[in-house]
Amino acid sequence: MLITETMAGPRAGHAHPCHAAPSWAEARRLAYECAGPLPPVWVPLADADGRVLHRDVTALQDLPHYASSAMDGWAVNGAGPWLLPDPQQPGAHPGLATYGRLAPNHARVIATGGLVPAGAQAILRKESGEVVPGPSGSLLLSVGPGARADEPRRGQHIRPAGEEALAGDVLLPAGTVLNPARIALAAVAGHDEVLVRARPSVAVVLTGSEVVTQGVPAAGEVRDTFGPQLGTVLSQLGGIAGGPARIGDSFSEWLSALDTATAPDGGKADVVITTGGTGRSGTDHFRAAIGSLGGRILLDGIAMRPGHPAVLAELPDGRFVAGLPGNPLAAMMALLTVGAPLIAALGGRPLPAATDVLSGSDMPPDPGRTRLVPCRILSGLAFPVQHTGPGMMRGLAWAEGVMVVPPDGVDSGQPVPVLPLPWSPGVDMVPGTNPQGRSIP
Ligand SMILES: Nc1nc2c(c(=O)[nH]1)N[C@H]1C(S)=C(S)[C@@H](COP(=O)(O)OP(=O)(O)OC[C@H]3O[C@@H](n4cnc5c(N)ncnc54)[C@H](O)[C@@H]3O)O[C@H]1N2
Ligand code: MOO
Repeated sequence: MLITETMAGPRAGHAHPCHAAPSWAEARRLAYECAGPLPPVWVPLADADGRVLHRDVTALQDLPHYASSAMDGWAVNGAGPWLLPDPQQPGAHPGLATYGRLAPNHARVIATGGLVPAGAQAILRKESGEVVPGPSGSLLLSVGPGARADEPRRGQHIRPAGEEALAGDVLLPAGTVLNPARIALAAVAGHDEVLVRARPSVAVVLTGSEVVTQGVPAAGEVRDTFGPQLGTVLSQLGGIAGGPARIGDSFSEWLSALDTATAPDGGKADVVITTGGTGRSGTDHFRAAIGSLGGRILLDGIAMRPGHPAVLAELPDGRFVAGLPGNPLAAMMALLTVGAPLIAALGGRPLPAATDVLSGSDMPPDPGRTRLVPCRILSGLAFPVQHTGPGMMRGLAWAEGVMVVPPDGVDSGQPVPVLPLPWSPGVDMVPGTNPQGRSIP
């Protein structure tokens, strides 16, 4: 922000905390452990994609729940030829379940998916049967010249009840991430709704009177980098975010925005994410506003770069507030460090894991600080990308992950933890699974 004397407001503290900032790993763990899972919620199947099951989905009855035909044709009892009932008689519709037992040496028309009558031993396909007039005006079915030699075998083209699952079988265990096929399976199993882990609701407050939302910014202005994408990232992290509130740099705006920040549905937000104002100048109001609202600072700075001024607080009404620095890359790295674990904890999910990948470059030491460096994975090695200054987005735009470089640095060829990016979880960083050896075998 551009600082003027008149913009200065109340300050929570003038000095830096006297204790050393927690390490990157400690900060991540704290952000994960400060919150417990929100109560699970029931959602209709149509809204369940991507949700995580809180409770097993079991088969409410056998699947399939009745023996059915896999072909259009006739259900037959005995070796044939078979007597067919008059198709005009009531109950002769092939799909209806109103049949009685099929008598020996009788056949009955059946459609794919139709209920196989008791007594039927096989289904003779339509193209394999021949119907001719029988005695006394009846119809007679026999195996036709086009049939295969073994038709109809016992049990042929009958899908037995319980073939796919028995009632009570666990089809989708708790913890499963739902996808379209799994939702379809829950429907097949008789469910209308599923009990899933809650997605925390996130309110976003973007600060800075120099921030403009359209077009090419003039000198002294910056184009907003958060509004167009932060909501998407929060959703990729497992939250539900609404459109951002935007405020300038005055203390009263901060106070009011934090006080009134609500969930996208207007209810109480579980998390408030702010950008900017985490520094210690007279225009940086995060800590002072939290203090005025009676909140508690849980984490005040992290021994990491970029993103070291990140703050995490809790308000008296239970809302967590994550203060991301204003510098765009610093904010995204702070979001991965503090926001991602917090949202995971509230959503009842594990702490997002980093995977060890061999470093393709010497990464020099930076005593006392972990560096988060956007990287690409080439031939199984992690290489830092260029353009990763705290205010830059160019490097992150082409990155596949983020190297977590410890304070002692990493030599080329040594393992370094790499965090996946929320928008590229498909990048294969699982050891041993990539034929090109992208990660450590
Ligand atoms: N004396 C010191 N100054 C600074 C320090 C320090 O330790 N001592 N740390 C620097 C670091 S590192 C960071 S990170 C920033 C933290 O700044 P704030 O969180 O207070 O953020 P602002 O001052 O409001 O803004 C910083 C920077 O980010 C730009 N910004 C803000 N919002 C947006 C947005 N929506 N889109 C794009 N860019 C945005 C803003 O214009 C500033 O350029 O403090 C350093 N200073
Ligand atoms: O840490 Mo600042 O977070 O380097 O931009």
